[in-house]
Amino acid sequence: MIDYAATTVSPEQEREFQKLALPDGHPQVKSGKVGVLLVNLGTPDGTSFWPMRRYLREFLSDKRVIEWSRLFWYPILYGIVLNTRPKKSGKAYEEIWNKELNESPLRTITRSQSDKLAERMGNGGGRLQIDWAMRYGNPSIRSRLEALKNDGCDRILVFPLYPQYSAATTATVNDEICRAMLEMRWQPAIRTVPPYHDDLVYVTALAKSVERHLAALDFEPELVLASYHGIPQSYFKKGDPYHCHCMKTTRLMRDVLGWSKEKLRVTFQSRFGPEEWLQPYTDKTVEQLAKDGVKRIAVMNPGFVADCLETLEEIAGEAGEIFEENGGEHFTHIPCLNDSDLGMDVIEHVVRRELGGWI
Ligand SMILES: C=CC1=C(C)c2cc3[nH]c(cc4nc(cc5[nH]c(cc1n2)c(C)c5CCC(=O)O)C(CCC(=O)O)=C4C)c(C)c3C=C
Ligand SMILES: [Fe+2]
Ligand SMILES: [Fe+2]
Repeated sequence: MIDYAATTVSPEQEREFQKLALPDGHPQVKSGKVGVLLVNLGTPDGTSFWPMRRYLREFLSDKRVIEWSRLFWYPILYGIVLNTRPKKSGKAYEEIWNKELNESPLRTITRSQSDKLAERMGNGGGRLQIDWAMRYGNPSIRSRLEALKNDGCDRILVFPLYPQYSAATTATVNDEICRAMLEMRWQPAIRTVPPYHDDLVYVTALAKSVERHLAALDFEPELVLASYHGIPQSYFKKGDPYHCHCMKTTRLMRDVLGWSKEKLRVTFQSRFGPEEWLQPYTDKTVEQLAKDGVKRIAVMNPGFVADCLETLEEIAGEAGEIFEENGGEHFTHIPCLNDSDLGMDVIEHVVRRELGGWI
């Protein structure tokens, strides 16, 4: 019996009332479910010219990614970049493409993270649904948000899978959610996951992944680089907290590992265009270390939750070659957390925390 006159609500009363408040099955009113949408950056549908061009066009037209005035940028984008870059990037993607599933590793891993999270969380008695999307390319945020809503999710937790906040990544996911919501008559309630660059579970998972990888190879590097995707210096100067978040993640990792600043160093990779980006640059650092006589290094990518073009081709491939061409002897890339148990522990931990009160 529910005591409606009671001045405080006990958990038992709350549970009893929830039974009464179950969705009533009216065909127009599907509701009562909670959705979780994992979102990563994006991916082309194929490595040939047109899929690459479509992907790069969507990505590089985003004002959060390229902040130059459209009047200045569009002639360069349409006149030069979209004519040359699709071929160059397509070749790079070909080297890492998942041929079996005909998709990029980022898509394979993000889907697997979503599947494994669903397994770990269960379906909450039919009340919880886990899904995934890409900010650029497919499956789009818009399509998956709509699908969750149509399946009866009236509360949706959107998880931009970036540990460190940047306007070029986290904010652009949130922008896209807002744009999709603008077109909805009946909007679900939305929560977005904040950056988790200083989360204990995340930082210790990274540290353990380093220790396990090195132990498995029986390899002791002279130093390890924590290589983060860069952003233009100008974004940092305008107040983007990304650089500070990267520094904090690394400082905390050093603490967990008991390593010095010299043993775990920060670098920034993947610059694009003529501007100055955050420094020190990963490729230049790797080259200089080899020239200075360092023989053994490892590189990790703490800012990427899934291995992708930027980690597999640019670091495991290119950076390794640069190191060895300049006199280095042993180079190893430490894989991202991906869908490993450690990686899933982080995703599950953050999702459970942010769902607080919803399930
Ligand atoms: C000015 C351009 C770019 C900014 C700013 C930028 C920031 C940024 N990107 C990531 C994560 C990823 N980027 C990836 C690929 C990629 N990034 C850019 C440009 C900028 N990124 C380009 C042009 C590309 C495409 C590839 C290429 O043509 O070289 C990826 C990999 C996607 C994949 O499918 O593998 C990720 C992930 C972060 C975290 C970030 C800022 C913090
Ligand atoms: Fe990028
Ligand atoms: Fe790159």
